[in-house]
Amino acid sequence: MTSNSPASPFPPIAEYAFLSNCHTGALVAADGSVDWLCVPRFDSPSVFGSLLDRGAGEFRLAPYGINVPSTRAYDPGTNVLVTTWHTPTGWVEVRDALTMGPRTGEDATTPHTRPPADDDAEHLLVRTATCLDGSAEIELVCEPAFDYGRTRGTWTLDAPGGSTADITVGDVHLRLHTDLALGVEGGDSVRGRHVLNAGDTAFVALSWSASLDGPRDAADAAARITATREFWRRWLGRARLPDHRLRPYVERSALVIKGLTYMPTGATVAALTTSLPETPGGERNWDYRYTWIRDSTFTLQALHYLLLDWEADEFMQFVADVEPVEDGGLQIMYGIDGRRDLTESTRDELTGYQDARPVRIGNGAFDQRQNDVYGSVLDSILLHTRRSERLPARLWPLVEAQATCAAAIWKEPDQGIWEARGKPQHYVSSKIMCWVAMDRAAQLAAIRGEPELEAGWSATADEIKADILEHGLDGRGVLRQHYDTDALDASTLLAAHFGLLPGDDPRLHASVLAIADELTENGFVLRYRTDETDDGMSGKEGTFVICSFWLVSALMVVGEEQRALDLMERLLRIASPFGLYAEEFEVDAARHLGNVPQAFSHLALVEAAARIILAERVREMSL
Ligand SMILES: OC[C@H]1O[C@H](O[C@H]2O[C@H](CO)[C@@H](O)[C@H](O)[C@H]2O)[C@H](O)[C@@H](O)[C@@H]1O
Repeated sequence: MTSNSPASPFPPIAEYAFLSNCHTGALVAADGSVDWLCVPRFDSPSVFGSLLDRGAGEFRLAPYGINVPSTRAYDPGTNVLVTTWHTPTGWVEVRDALTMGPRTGEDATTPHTRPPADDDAEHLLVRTATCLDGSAEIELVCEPAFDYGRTRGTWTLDAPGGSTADITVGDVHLRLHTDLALGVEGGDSVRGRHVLNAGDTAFVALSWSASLDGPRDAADAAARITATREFWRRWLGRARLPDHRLRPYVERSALVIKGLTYMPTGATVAALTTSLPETPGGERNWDYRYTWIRDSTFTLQALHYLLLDWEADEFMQFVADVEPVEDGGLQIMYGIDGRRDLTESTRDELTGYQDARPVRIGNGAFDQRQNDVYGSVLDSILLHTRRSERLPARLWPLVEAQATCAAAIWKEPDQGIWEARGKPQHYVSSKIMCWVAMDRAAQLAAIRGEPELEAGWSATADEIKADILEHGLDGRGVLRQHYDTDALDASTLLAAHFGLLPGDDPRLHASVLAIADELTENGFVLRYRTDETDDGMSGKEGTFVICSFWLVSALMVVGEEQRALDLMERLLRIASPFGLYAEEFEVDAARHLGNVPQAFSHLALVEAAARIILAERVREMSL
């Protein structure tokens, strides 16, 4: 699972630990280097970008001359990383956090009676190193490279051998606070070394807030990490987590989903990173630091399952507030601040992760036609309405606009949910989602007391379903990718997810088993076969984690419970050592591929777990 060529200077994707302050996130490699950090937001340019080019900035704190730690794990129930190092002379423990502070008047022991808020984030990356036994020399290297590695700045020290350093490039100002004596090398690199004896703690903190405040001393730094630990545990305490063997996986997924949420707007990024390749060394490299409306449906479902209604409401608010396109429909994706223009460009000066080029910033799919978007929005609104037991009046114009768009376009071809960059097609999953749009719109009309609309929308839903069953099945009665092919596509599993057909329908059963038997590599699911599909790209992909979790859920729906449990077990085993999932898993090399951590993968894990737990509970109750 962590294999990479030993000669590669890039760590395996599964080796990275994820930190978050719900404004931005960081990836920490095993050697103690922060290889990815964009400030102040998820979608800002990176200041540490070694993830995509070994020369694009790093921030390392570790025992001098040692690259392999003894243990690495999250402090349980948190996004705080704890790494222990066994050196020839002693043990060192390093703690890393993007700190979240209690508000004024609160301390770490205050019960979490309020939802988290924007000002919880301190805009600080705090790292402490404590010598547990013996002694050890630790080393700090902080070498930012601004604008995705394009620009280097010059550090200034408060005094020779001082412990505060500043660097400014454009409108990004970083300040390093530490109790180590610092030196500057080559202008752009701050370094420090120090011998710690048993019981000593040193700290280093990087700040980018307007005030540039940081910890006063090591005790303050440690206290901020402790407060962050309590923040996450109190936050998790608000979620409904099942007393079940799957709980640890659901818990980690909840922490990832929350960690990928931009707190000021409630929008969730699809993943922390850009351009981690889906094909090793290939061109399938995308920027995921944006919010897809489709992903929002799954996010809402997971959040409501976890009883995180506050977060779900925030997200619904974001969706309700984004600017529609000209026909009243929504773009398929937006910036985390709601911006519409996500024009794609490439950074050709970067090597890319393991030479996978180009590195893309922005996402050219933003103005694609993807006909599933209406169903995603309307399913979310129905879910939200059921949970909150009311249909807010301000959402009704959105319902009408989405239903009108879906009714007008469902017969048109589109790019499909995989955002193929080839010729538009009549994708079956897009038709399924148009059916979802009209079915959910009809249910919402019923709730609002609009019988005429209900009847009209319901009739369109029936028409779409009939069309799918007439044109979307192959000769065996199996759902196919689009109307002009017999190729399989895992997105048709959405027929089970959204209830197009009931679990005992032979066509659904055959479709789910066809994917399980014919669209898998060693049991893990491909979204489609790239040699059978014109997606406008070259190179073979790995198996898709979301599709494999969708298959678990679909197998549960069609009553193939043992197969579902076996696949779930295998999927849990391929998680990274931190319980994280990237977008894909390459079976032959047993490695993670694509952007990480990927919200889609974790959302689907929560759904699959929920279905398994529900089935067990129902069985227990009927005994
Ligand atoms: O494979 C082609 C497309 O891949 C990306 O899209 C994928 O990620 C999205 C975010 O999770 C998801 O909503 C979509 O269904 C996936 O196919 C990429 O962002 C696209 O630009 C690209 O065409």
